[in-house]
Amino acid sequence: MKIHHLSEQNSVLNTFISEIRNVEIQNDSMRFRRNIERIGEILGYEMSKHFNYKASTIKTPLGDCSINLLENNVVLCSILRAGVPLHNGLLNYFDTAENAFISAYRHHKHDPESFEIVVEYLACPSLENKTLVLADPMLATGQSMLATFEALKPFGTPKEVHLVSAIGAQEGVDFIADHFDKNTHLWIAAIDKKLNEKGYIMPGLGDAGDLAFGEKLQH
Ligand SMILES: O=P(O)(O)OC[C@H]1O[C@H](OP(=O)(O)OP(=O)(O)O)[C@H](O)[C@@H]1O
Ligand SMILES: O=c1cc[nH]c(=O)[nH]1
Ligand SMILES: [Mg+2]
Repeated sequence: MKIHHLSEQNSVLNTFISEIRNVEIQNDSMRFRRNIERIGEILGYEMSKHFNYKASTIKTPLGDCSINLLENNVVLCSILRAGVPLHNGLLNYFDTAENAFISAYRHHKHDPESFEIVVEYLACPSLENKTLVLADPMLATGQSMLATFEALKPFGTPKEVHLVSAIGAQEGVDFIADHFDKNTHLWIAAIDKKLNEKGYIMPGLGDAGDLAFGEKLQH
């Protein structure tokens, strides 16, 4: 796996990551969503540097201009529900991308410390020979990312796969590296050291889905 750990370099990305982690700023859910979206924009921009480009000519009012333009057929797939603002950020930059949505949630069957990943909803175009971008702001155990990737397999074989996340735990990053092809890219803003006993990233930020959209009742 090719890991692009973007906060290893100082940039304004750190501001947005610090705000989504900050317990006081988190009270503003609109700002939380917008910061996740901004992180998606930055990760998408960095990712775009690794895409393929072809020479084109554009007519300006004063003459012709040569420019290299993106030629990848991008499919953005995000994991509901926390993935929605990250998806919006990516879509802000990949104007012509096709889109897929998949649900994955942690189902606590017996006790709060053990869970299984349940995939229910899935809407996806053909992935055959396309650039699949799979986005979820939190990469904790890595199980949601793997379960959704497995569920996408009947839709075709992508030419390349890019995973996009805001914050991960080292354990989840290692898990993903073990289970995905070595040519897969991971674009991630920050990697934290560990998970707690409930599978939350430490220090992480808490529950991204709840912070973006409000608490949900367990069912
Ligand atoms: O790497 P994992 O251990 O699989 O955990 C990460 C998943 O957990 C969160 O979703 P959650 O189940 O909280 O659902 P939500 O988006 O509805 O809040 C997050 O958005 C990821 O999808
Ligand atoms: O720390 C975590 C782990 C999973 N999902 C979250 O929203 N946060
Ligand atoms: Mg989820």
